[in-house]
This record gives sequence, structure tokens and C-alpha cells, in this order.
Amino acid sequence: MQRPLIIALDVHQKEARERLLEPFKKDSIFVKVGMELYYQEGPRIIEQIKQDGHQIFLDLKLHDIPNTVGKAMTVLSRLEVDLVNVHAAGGQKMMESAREGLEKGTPAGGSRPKLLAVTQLTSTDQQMMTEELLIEKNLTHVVTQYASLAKRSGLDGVVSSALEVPIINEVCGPEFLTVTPGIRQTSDAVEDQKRVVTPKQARELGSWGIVVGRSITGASDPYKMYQQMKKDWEEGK
Ligand SMILES: O=C(O)c1cc(=O)[nH]c(=O)n1[C@@H]1O[C@H](COP(=O)(O)O)[C@@H](O)[C@H]1O
Repeated sequence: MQRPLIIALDVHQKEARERLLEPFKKDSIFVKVGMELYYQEGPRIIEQIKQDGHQIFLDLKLHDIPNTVGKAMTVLSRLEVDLVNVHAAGGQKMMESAREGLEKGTPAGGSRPKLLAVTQLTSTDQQMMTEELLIEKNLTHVVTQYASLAKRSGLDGVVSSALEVPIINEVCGPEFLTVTPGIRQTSDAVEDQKRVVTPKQARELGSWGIVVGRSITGASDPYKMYQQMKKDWEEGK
């Protein structure tokens, strides 16, 4: 897998989705299917996007007891997507169970989806974590600890802000994947995101992959914006 720019396809209306994907018919891109689209369309959307030749990050952020997450992952693994995720806050046993569930469900000869752990959402900042979640440690430290735990649990990588990538790479090694949302162009509205960087900064910080949603999907010409952000991402260093 090359270091991808993953487009977050956060739409549920068929027309909006088709309008966004239409210009990419001739390209092979990496698409993130999140809760909004998956809850609307179900597993058939995965089949459709795969038929168009795209790679898929199925972002359902599982977070439940180990048994439930493991069995859910066995079901999801049959979709043969490229990336899936859980919340690291579910703990080591839950993450191990997720991985075992994925291995169990992956068809013979197929390849197991890479499994990522969400550390602290990029919509979280230090103040919110301290005051609402009652986690009093430093945010970067918490993210790094969650990344270490995910690695010990046999996961392939984490989702974090690019801001934490240098320390994650140091602690978990360069093979451990870092997928980083919270990506904006300098002129974009940050909206609900808190830990935000540009594609170029994400590359400089060492992210393996970036996730971009509204900066592309909300642009007047999403295809052109994708090309521009991809160029910034690929030439960032
Ligand atoms: O797991 C994710 O993909 C994710 C984790 C996280 O910490 N922050 C985060 O924004 N995301 C997802 O990344 C996408 C970011 O969208 P934009 O803010 O529109 O670029 C959304 O689909 C989020 O669900």
C-alpha cells in the first residue's frame, strides 16, 4: 500500500455520492466509508466501491466488550476491505479480540484488513479531555500510550492527529501505520476539528496516510481539490 490520501465519503444521499465519485471513474483512489454512508447503504456499498476499483477504509470505530467486537470483526472481514478500526479506549483484550475476529473471518487466500486503533479523536483537545473525559495526563502522552497498547495488542497502526506522529513513530517504529485525519488547507474552516494540519505538514511530520473529508467533498470542484491536496501531500517533503 502506498502512502494514501483517503477521501472521507461522508454523504448518505446516493446522488451526492455518485456526483463525488463520478470524476474518479478512471482513477483508483482510497475511499473512507464511515458510519453515515454504511448505516444508510449497508454492505452493498462496499461491493459497489470495490467494483469501481477503489481501496476502502471501513471506519466504524468499534468500541464494545471483547466478545462483541471480535464477532463483529469476523462479519466485517468478509467484506475484504483494506482498513478497519476500533477505539483504543476499549482496551487490550478488546483490540486482541478484534484482531482474532478479523483473522477468523478472512476468507482463505484473502488478505486480512489492516486494523487501526483510534487514539484520541482529532475533535478532542487537552481542555476537553481533562474537563469532560477526566483524563488528566498530557494529550500527546495519552495518544502515545494508546498507540503502544495498540501495538502490544497486535494492531497494525493507529488513527491520530499528525501532530502526534513523530513520537508515535519513535515509540512504535516506522512500520506501525499512522493514519491522520484533521487535515485542512490553510484557508479552510476548521469546524469541529481541534488538532489540525495541512497535507504538507502531515507529510513533514511523517504520517503514513491522511484522511480528508469536507475540504474535498465541500469544495466547488472536489476533483480539482483532490488533485491539489494530493500534490501537496506527495510533494510535501
Ligand atoms: O477514524 C477516523 O477516520 C477519524 C478519527 C479521528 O480522530 N478524527 C476524524 O476526523 N476521523 C474521521 O475523519 C474524517 C474527517 O473529516 P473532515 O473533518 O471533514 O476532513 C471524518 O470522516 C471522521 O469521522
